[in-house]
Amino acid sequence: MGAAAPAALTAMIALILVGAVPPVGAAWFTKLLFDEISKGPAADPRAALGYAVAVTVLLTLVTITSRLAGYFTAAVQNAIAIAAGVQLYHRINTFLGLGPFEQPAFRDRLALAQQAADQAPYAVVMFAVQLAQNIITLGGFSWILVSVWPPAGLLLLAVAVPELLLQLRLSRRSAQAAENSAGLFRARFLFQSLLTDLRAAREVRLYRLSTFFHDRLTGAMRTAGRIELHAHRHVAIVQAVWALAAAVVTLTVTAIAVNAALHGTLSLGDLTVLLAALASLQSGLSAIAGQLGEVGTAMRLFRHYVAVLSSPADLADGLVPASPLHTGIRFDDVWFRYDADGPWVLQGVNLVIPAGQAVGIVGLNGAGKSTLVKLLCRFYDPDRGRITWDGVDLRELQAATLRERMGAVFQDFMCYDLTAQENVGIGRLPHTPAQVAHAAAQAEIHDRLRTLPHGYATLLSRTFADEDGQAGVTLSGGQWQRVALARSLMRADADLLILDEPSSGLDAAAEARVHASLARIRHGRTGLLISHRLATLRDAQQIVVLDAGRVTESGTHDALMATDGAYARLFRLQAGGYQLAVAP
Ligand SMILES: Nc1ncnc2c1ncn2[C@@H]1O[C@H](COP(=O)(O)OP(=O)(O)OP(=O)(O)O)[C@@H](O)[C@H]1O
Repeated sequence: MGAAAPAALTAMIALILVGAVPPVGAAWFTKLLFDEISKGPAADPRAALGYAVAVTVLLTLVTITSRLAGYFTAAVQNAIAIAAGVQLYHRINTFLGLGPFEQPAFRDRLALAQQAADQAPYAVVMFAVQLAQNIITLGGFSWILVSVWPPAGLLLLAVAVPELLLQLRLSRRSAQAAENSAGLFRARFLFQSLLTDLRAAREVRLYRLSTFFHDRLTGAMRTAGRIELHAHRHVAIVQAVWALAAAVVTLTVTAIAVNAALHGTLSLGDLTVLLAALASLQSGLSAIAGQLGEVGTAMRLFRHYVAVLSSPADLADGLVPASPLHTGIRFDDVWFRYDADGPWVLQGVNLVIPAGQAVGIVGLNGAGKSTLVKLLCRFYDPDRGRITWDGVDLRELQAATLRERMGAVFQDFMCYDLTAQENVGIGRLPHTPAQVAHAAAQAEIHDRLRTLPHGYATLLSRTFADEDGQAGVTLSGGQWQRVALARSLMRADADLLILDEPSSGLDAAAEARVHASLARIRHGRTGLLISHRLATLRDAQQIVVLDAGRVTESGTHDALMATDGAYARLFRLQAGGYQLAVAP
């Protein structure tokens, strides 16, 4: 909670407590007013006027305090919701690896936790407000009611207690409905984003997918709606039946009170205050019961929030800070699969990446190249075997310090809806404009970014507006790739540079220049390069061929060509293709 939250909480409580007294006072002065008026000609006009003024002042006070309390209640809810969100996203950020993000059950739980973080603070605060306010008001009215006709209190309790218990039961149903439709809600957001996302818009239009996705969207919404409505219907029916029971109590008390007034046992004022007390008690109790139902649902969903916050670490962080790479990285008989019952993606990989050398990885689609990189970044741990950094198992190293020593361009790199400066600069925070310009120049994108409408301050987005209200600019695929490369080069002092298909989108001339530049940058640094364009790996000190998760060949380009294995065949195929392409 922010610094202002305790003050808002104090103001809220004070206003609620202060605001709870006037309704009882107003009812009491109304009784006095009616009693005075019913005296007929003997009535004291000054006293009657005084009572009327008191009623008006007290009711005005109720309005003013409730408006101010409304503001402070919103401030408190806001502060709690932000604090809950901060905790949740902090926990999400502390997952070291990618595993939790790939588990549908966890994603459902996360969606429910997000929902709870938004709703629970509201429900809990409102419940506390209702309870605090009504305890005073209802206490006052109960006292009036019981003092006028004691059995009324017992009758009210007979209705109120089961109603509260019932609401708690119903809240379980509502929470279950939310849990059952969590996956559908996520599907709904998926299809909503597919129908509105700029990147998806091309295929959606070309393949005329709008109806297809629209049907999926409405299908998910209808099914989720049915589940929720079913729970609501149940709640509504039970509540309606209960309202009937409450009405019987009200009618009984009213009839008895009216009868007593007709026989002169109750004054007109007594009757007025009794009816007002009855109405207030009923609406107050029903409000508390309603809020109890909501708070019950919210608290049940809040279990998911607590579960996310207290969920065990996906990967245990190591204690040893990663030191600069001196000898190299080793994969020792590394076995890995994404799911316990899934196929092995890496099957006994042995690999050495000596410090200061460049190792190229080659292999067909799905051979496991990117998986190898993800394990090296410690996004997952091997199921068997180990990966070492200067002889120390990655699991023993502090993941943050290990990752600080790496710069990487992933195959599916990110295009952030941020400025050009930020898109490059977030590779190292904080940074100076000069560092950004230098990295961009190395990735051959400086001139393009410099000459954008607002230079490096230009927003690289077509879906958000910049400070002038103008839509930003977007780059071509190859230019984005260079931005991602520049981002990785922000870590100029990184020990290890991982480049997973860094130039697949570049034109031939740019690719040659970027690789020459990369060779310069890499000079003396350790590099892991993955590319389907074998010519770009030619200068690597070692090239490793991966086939279905196994290293099948390794050596220099020349050695592999001499062996005349899979690499040589693939290389000749590609070289032949280029020769054909350039043949007159
Ligand atoms: N997050 C994941 N969850 C489950 N399976 C995955 C995941 N990522 C990759 N795989 C599977 O692991 C295998 C290897 O994928 P990987 O991305 O490592 O291949 P690759 O050699 O980089 O391929 P490409 O040349 O197409 O980029 C594939 O069969 C793929 O389906």
